[in-house]
Amino acid sequence: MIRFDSVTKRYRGAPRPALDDVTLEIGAGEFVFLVGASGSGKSSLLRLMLREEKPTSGEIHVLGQRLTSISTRKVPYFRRSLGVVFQDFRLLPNKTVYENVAFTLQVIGKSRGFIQTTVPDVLETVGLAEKSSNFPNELSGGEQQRVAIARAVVNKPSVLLADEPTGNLDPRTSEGIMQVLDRINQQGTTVVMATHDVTIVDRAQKRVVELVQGKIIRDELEATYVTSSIKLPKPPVTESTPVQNGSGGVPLWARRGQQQQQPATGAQEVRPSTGAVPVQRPATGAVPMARPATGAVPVQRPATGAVPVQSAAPASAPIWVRAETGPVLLPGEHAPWRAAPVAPPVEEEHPDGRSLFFAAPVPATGAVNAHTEPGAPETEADESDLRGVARRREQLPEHLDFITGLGLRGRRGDADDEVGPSS
Ligand SMILES: Nc1ncnc2c1ncn2[C@@H]1O[C@H](COP(=O)(O)OP(=O)(O)OP(=O)(O)O)[C@@H](O)[C@H]1O
Repeated sequence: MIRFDSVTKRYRGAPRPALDDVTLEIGAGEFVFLVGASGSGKSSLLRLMLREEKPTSGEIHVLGQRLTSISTRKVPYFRRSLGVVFQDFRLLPNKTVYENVAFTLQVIGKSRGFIQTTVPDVLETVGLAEKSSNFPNELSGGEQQRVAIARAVVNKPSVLLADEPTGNLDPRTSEGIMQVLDRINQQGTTVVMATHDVTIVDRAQKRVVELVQGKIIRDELEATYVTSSIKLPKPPVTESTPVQNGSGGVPLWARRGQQQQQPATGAQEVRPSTGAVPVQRPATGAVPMARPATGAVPVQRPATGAVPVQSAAPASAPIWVRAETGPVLLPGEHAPWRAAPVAPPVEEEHPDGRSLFFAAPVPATGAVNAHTEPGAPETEADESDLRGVARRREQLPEHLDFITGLGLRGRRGDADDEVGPSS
């Protein structure tokens, strides 16, 4: 659903890259925290996912779109499958809660009937049904953020990107926001959330991707803000390594979209008769995850229930297994690890099925439902309608680019135009 391949982002004039050779994959329906010190590159990562920025090198695929080659004209439609939430809410002060949320749908041309059905539903989801007639200044910070979340998800995006959504909120309110995001995630939306909020991350026990100076130094499932894994010696590759099996040296059980770890010393590979995936863990059950000293290495628990786990030898020299491309992580190798459990990789030419389900697919042509008059029929529009949308979007606040998916800052005409701030 989201894939970064060796992505480097270097801003003009910056002494070091904001992102440095980042390889990352996020599957459909995942909830991922991006953590790291200020300036470590979290927002840059989100901006690249939004195609607000282009990478200096590397490839980015989001929802089946190759973002390095998507034309500027298509960016707004691509963004319709994404929802974005910011730390500072960015509500329209002269519109009610209902109107703030409905506005997104009006701008992209949804019919009045559709809006009247959808907006109350989403306000219910975020627990604001009772406040639909209130203006933003009549709401608490947490309530305002929930309006912003409602606005971001009202178009049923496949992916919700949240940049420190609890940054301005007290711990209790933050917890409420987290519950809302969790609910949205459980409804199928992939959530990627940049945060400094240790409590939120520790409580949630979800996947954590940690950045340090633009590099991913940790990628763990069911993790905490600070890693709980013990640092282990670099994995040795020995002849007794029990993972070479079958064609290409990749064992069957290592190709199932899961990552497992196996102690090398004294460990025995266990293959249940059911054909289920064998996996072993260190004897210290309290420490489920660990990583070698180098590289961006997510160490993940096997999918619940799918894998028999066997206590084994001490965690002295584990073997690290990549699900997609090979069995053993060599010291210093920057491996394209795969998140588990995830859907099959998205092929560029086959848009992700989930996006089709949760949101309108990115149109292959310039067609767009551009009618914004209340009650107007939902029809495909032609290029002149598109120009109408372009005119209207120029009258909107800039940040609505990412809320409405209209690509406010996208210039028309040249397919190679940069979108967003120059880099
Ligand atoms: N438009 C820009 N031009 C130049 N440098 C930039 C730009 N945006 C970000 N940077 C630099 O890139 C690095 C990463 O910044 P980024 O905003 O991605 O970090 P962050 O982890 O989101 O930080 P924070 O937690 O403070 O929001 C920083 O050194 C920052 O100064």
